[in-house]
Order: sequence, then structure tokens, then C-alpha cells
Amino acid sequence: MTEPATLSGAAHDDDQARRFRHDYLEVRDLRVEFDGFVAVDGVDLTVTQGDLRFLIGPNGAGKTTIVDALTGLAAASGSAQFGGVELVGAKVHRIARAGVGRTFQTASVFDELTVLQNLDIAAGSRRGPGALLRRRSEVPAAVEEAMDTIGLAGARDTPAGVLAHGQKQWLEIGMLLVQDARLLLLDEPVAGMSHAEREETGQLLRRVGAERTVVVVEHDMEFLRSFASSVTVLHQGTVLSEGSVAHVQADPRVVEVYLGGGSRARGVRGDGSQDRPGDGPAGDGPAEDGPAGDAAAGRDVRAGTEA
Ligand SMILES: Nc1ncnc2c1ncn2[C@@H]1O[C@H](COP(=O)(O)OP(=O)(O)OP(=O)(O)O)[C@@H](O)[C@H]1O
Repeated sequence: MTEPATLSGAAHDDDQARRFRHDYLEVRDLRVEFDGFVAVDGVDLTVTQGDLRFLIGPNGAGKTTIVDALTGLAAASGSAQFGGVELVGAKVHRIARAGVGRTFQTASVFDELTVLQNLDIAAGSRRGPGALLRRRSEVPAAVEEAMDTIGLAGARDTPAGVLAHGQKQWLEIGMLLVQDARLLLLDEPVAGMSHAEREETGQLLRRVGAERTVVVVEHDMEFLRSFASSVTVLHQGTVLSEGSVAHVQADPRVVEVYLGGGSRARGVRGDGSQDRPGDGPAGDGPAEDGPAGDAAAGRDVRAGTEA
């Protein structure tokens, strides 16, 4: 369908509503291989708008690689469509234009620039040069709205470099909002945050997730229990379990992966054989972030079973 070049108020609102209603992510048989090592092995994933989906799994399960594949940073096969646009094989800028945005574990904001300037530049990436020269009286509505949504309206003139850790992450989410990202892929958004910041972030994701499609890669089980509306558990590049928080917590395969250290071998090769079968949590990654680490740190995947 051909989009009109410009839309007046009511028509624009209708268009927004229509777009958001039909936005969903549909991944089919996604596969990523690095020199014979299969990091993502036939993953199917459907995420609709309003469903705050958490993607969890032990270290090396393939979570970040899936996000990389959806954002053009890892070559993949299979299909991943968002809003009807095929993402697999598309160039990074085309994927961004299709409304797909991501954050990284470390916030990538311009420290020397203020909150407002960071958002204005992000918005300007859609508008072209000159955005930085915009006077404050000309702050676009989308930037004002994003500052409110991320709770940083009061810090608009604060340089991003002096923001608290959590605020930087919120700013980065705000930058995706003003870029009109309608699929947000967030990599460990609450890592390193205080309890209060996690709560704020959870509420923010709920607000954003009501209107957009949000996928959160996360290790923090307490955060997941509080805010996930659905969960996909990955293990060795495949989907191990999927459903509500209660469903995956009760799935014996999930419990085994998170608590049975012996099942963590992750080297699935192209020929289907296992690399170092039987490797425990200390196999080839930091044990504290692995399944045994999660349990030891009191992050048992089962409800109410703090270790
Ligand atoms: N560029 C690459 N080249 C080779 N192997 C890679 C590359 N990127 C990732 N891998 C491997 O692919 C597997 C999946 O990695 P990935 O980072 O997606 O896991 P993850 O689930 O996000 O783990 P974590 O929770 O530790 O971030 C790992 O075994 C990793 O070592």
C-alpha cells in the first residue's frame, strides 16, 4: 500500500494506530553460523505489539546473536519479518527505516551533549542535517513526548555524561522512540541498575510495550518475574520453552538447564554434534552468569525459590 507523503492531524493519528496494530515480529527458522559453529539453530519467534517478551537463556544460548541477526549485524538464513518487511539479508539502514531499533549492554549516548541534544540528534537522523541547531522553542513534539515517557523532562539540559547509569539507559530508549522505532530490541537493559532503577525501567517498558513491540534480553530473573508478559527460553541456539512466566518456570527442561550444570554444553556444530559435551557452567564462559551462577546468586528461575 502506498503511504501518503504527508498526513494531517486526524489522518496521522489513524495512520499511527493502524501501523501499530499491525506491527509484529515473525521469525521463522532463523539460523546463524560462525565458521561452522551454529549459534542460532532454527529459531521461530512471534512477538506482537503489547506483549512484553523476555528472551532468556544461559550464556552463549544465542540471545544477542538473534538480536544481531534481526538488526543486520550477523549474517543469517531463514526469515524475520517486522511490519511486513524482511529483515534477514537487509542492510542496517533499511532495517532501521523499517522501524527496528536496539540498545546495547553499554548505553551509547553522547556524554558531552545534553539529554535534549541527544534526543534531537536521534530525531534528526530521520530529518537530516541541522537538527542540532534547532532552538529550544522548536523542540519537536516527538522529543518532548519521549522526554516525558523516559522521565527525563526535568533533566533536559543535563549533559548525558553526568546522568545516573539508569538514566542513560532510559535516554537510549528515548532515542529509539524519537527515531520512531516500533520494534525495540533491548539487550540487558537493567544490568548494573539499582533496585529503584529496575522498577522505573520495568514501568517504562510497560508504557513503551503497550504501543510498540518490545523484546528484552535479560538475565535478571526477579526483573523478569515482575515485568515479563511472556518468555522465550533459549538453549544452545534453539527455543527450549515459551509461554507465560509461570509456564516456563514450571517447565522441567528450563529448570534442568538453569539448575543442572551438566546440561550447559553449548558448542552445537554444523553437523549437529556437540562441542565439549558435558561441560559444566564453567565450560567457556563466566560461571557467575551461567545457569549455576543464576541459582547461586539467588536468581533461581522458579517462582519464589530464592536460593
Ligand atoms: N562473531 C562471532 N564469532 C564466533 N562465535 C560467536 C560470535 N558471536 C557469538 N558467537 C558465539 O555464539 C554463541 C552465542 O553467543 P551469544 O552472544 O548470542 O549468546 P548469549 O545468549 O547472548 O549469551 P550472553 O548471555 O552471555 O550474552 C556463543 O557460543 C558465542 O561464543
